[in-house]
Amino acid sequence: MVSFDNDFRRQLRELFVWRRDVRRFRTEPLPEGTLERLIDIACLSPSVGLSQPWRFVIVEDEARRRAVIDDFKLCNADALKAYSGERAARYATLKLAGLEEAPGHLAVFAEKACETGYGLGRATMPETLDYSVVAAIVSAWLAARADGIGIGWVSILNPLRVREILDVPETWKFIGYLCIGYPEAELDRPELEQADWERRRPSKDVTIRR
Ligand SMILES: Cc1cc2c(cc1C)N(C[C@H](O)[C@H](O)[C@H](O)COP(=O)(O)O)c1[nH]c(=O)[nH]c(=O)c1N2
Repeated sequence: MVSFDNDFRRQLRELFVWRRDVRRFRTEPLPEGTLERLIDIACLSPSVGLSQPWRFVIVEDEARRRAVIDDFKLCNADALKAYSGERAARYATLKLAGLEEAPGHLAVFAEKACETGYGLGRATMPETLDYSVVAAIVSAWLAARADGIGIGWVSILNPLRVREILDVPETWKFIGYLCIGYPEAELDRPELEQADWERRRPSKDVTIRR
């Protein structure tokens, strides 16, 4: 039987506190096998019916990486147009991806046609396949942080375009694009909070009783 002591629990809480969405990376390469190790951990995550619908693409090809960066720029410029006035000015100052600097690019998909798990748990909620993939991403996110490695989730992308750039099957739904590398700085607060965009809400504000 495995057990965890108080010291471990305290450190685990610190891991949650210090996990950050990272957009500012040092360009130094990651040790060989880092992405594969993070994917291994992601594959230990819970999934509906043990369907394991996660699919990973380690994006190494320079032309494909460049195409993703171009798509981000396009989508981010569109996103800016949805704001006006002071919010728009503030949005324009935000750094919302570290695609240029991060040595690791990992695209994560959900296999919507997966037969693993024989449909258990998802008859009324097919979106649980997507949720399972998100759970896998969060596992990798925390595991990376424990090794001093940062992950930045980029969703300011056109999902169909990402599928096209990476030439993956049509049944693969795009879930997230992860920039992975050593962070420039360790932060105990979200960057969006430091930039005065939004603040973290206390749990009592998002909990009700019935
Ligand atoms: C599904 C999803 C999608 C995105 C994000 C997160 C998640 C869960 N986040 C990161 C997000 O801004 C960040 O998690 C919050 O600001 C809280 O900060 P910490 O993660 O605690 O550092 C994010 N950040 C960013 O700069 N560009 C992006 O495109 C996205 N997209």
